[in-house]
Formats: sequence, C-alpha cells, structure tokens
Amino acid sequence: MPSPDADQVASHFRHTSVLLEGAVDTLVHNPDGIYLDGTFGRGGHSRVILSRLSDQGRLMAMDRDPQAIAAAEDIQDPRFEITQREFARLAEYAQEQGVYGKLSGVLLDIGVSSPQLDDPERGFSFMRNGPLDMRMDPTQGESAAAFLARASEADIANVFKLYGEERYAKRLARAVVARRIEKPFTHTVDLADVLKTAHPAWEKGRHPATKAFQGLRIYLNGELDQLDAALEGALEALAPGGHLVVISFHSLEDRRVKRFIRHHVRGDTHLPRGVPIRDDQLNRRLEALGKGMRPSDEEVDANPRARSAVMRAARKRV
Ligand SMILES: C[S@@+](CC[C@H](N)C(=O)[O-])C[C@H]1O[C@@H](n2cnc3c(N)ncnc32)[C@H](O)[C@@H]1O
Repeated sequence: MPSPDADQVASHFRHTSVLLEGAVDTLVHNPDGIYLDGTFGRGGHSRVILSRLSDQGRLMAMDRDPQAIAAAEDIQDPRFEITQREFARLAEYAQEQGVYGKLSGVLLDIGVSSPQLDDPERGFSFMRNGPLDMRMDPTQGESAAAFLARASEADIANVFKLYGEERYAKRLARAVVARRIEKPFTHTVDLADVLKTAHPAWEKGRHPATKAFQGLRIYLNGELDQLDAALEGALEALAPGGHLVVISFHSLEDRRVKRFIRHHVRGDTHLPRGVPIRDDQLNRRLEALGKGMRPSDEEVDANPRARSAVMRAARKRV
C-alpha cells in the first residue's frame, strides 16, 4: 500500500465522531490527568479531550491503522502523543510510558471509521468496488481474499454465523466455495454479488451481504479478542477513580462490554453459583457510570452511522 499522505487522507474521507460531547464529558473528570484514546480514528474525540485538559494534562492515543496515525500529523501539541498499535496492547503501552495504574481515563470508540468504510481501496465496502482486504492494519494478518481462497466451507460458514449473525451462513458459504473453484475472489463487489444471488431472504433496506461482510471484518481483525484484552488492560492501567468509556456499534461488542462492567461491578463471578457470598469475598473493581447512552434522534439524523451506537462507562473503585 502506498504510504498515506495526511492531507490527502484527511480531505478525502472524513469521520463524524459519535457521541462526541457525551463521551468526553464522561471521560474527562480531571483536567490535569493522563488520558488514553485507544481508537484515534481521525481524532474527533482526541481533539475535544485535548481542549478540556490543562497544561499539566496529557493524552496518549493509539490506532492500528497507519492512515489514522498519518491523520494525527496536524496535532502539534506537546501534551499529545500517538502510537500505531492494537488496543489489545494498551496496558503494555501504558507500562512503556510509565503510566500503568495512573491513567485518569481510557476511551474506546470501537469498530471501523468512515474513512475505512468509504475508501474502496481498503476493501471493507460492498457498495464500492475495491480489493478484498478488510484489514485495519493492512501490513498484518490475512486479507479477506486470502481467507476466502484457503478456508473450508465450514470455517467460512462459522465466520458468517458467529461474527455476522447471518442466518443463512451455510448457504452463503456454499455459494462462495462453489464460485471460487472457477475464479478466486479478488474484489468486494464480486463477493457481494455472489452473496446477494445466494441469499434467500433480503431484508428491506439492508444489502444481503451486510452480515457476511461484518463477519469477515470482525474475524479478520480479531475484533472481539481485541476488545476483551483492551477491557482487561484498561482496568489495570487506570488509576483508582479513573474512568473507562466504551462506544460500540453492534450487539456482539456491546454485550461483551456490558458483561465486563457487570462482572466487575458485582465482583462475585469467580465464586461457584449457589454458594452464599460474604461481602469480604467480593472484589468490586468498578462502579457503573449511568446506563448505556445512545445518540439523540438529531445525531442519528445528521449521521445515520451513529444509529446503532451505545456508550457504556464505569469508574475504577478506589
Ligand atoms: C470508530 S473509529 C474511531 C473514531 C474516533 N473516535 C474519531 O472521533 O475520529 C474506530 C478506530 O479504531 C481503530 N481500531 C479498531 N480496532 C482497533 C484495535 N484493535 N486496535 C487499535 N485500533 C483499532 C480503527 O482503525 C479506527 O480508526
């Protein structure tokens, strides 16, 4: 892939941040604190966080996508630094920087950015034709084309079902395998057309390839494992009283975030079921900060990609 030019990337494909004010209001409780934005994207949240910090405050950011890192070039602020890395390794980053256990807040705005979806060259979109890639970091791991060329029919069906929640996963996988014998898949629209032809029940307003594409993207980027590791890492890297804020875009992710927070709010899940629990056996490490927050109707009207977003937040107990 050619090395990304920050201006080109920033001007061609824009990202509208979701729950921008709500997330930053919940995250920043101490203007002198050290914060970590695990999903820089185009820096929508990062820029507002910086505007809320004092001269003593500090913001560390990360993203696994080299184009996101290039888009941060215009932030010339001594309080800001960024690294290209997976957020599963956020605790390691905090350790290297000497701030492990000292963070005032961690923000994760997970999933894909609009520039990733909108740039056909990234291969995420079934609407715009491009090479079938779908990696957030195109230098790591396996592309969608490589996976579809080598995986068994059962593995492909599993990806569509587990990560795309596609009801007709087996049927779609069968069509993919039948077609690849004649010609391998190299482009997004070609795959989308095969999925569309094989799909028996189109839902109104939704392209029949939507769920299968989601499944491939989540699988190829290891998104659920990344999320689990990032939540664990954030809990350790936060200072007592630090805030964790997570915005997710579909139920597979939100369920995990909700479960993680509930587990640490109750502090009882390591004990066998049915055993009476004494208070001193509980290890309550988090306090929930409100209930899940969703974008307003106005925000969804202005940015339809916000419609499935849910934000959950918690405070690490002292
Ligand atoms: C929804 S966008 C974030 C947008 C950002 N908050 C903004 O306002 O511009 C999600 C970003 O997270 C990044 N990302 C997703 N999974 C990641 C992971 N496991 N590690 C690091 N970055 C990841 C993507 O590359 C993408 O840039």
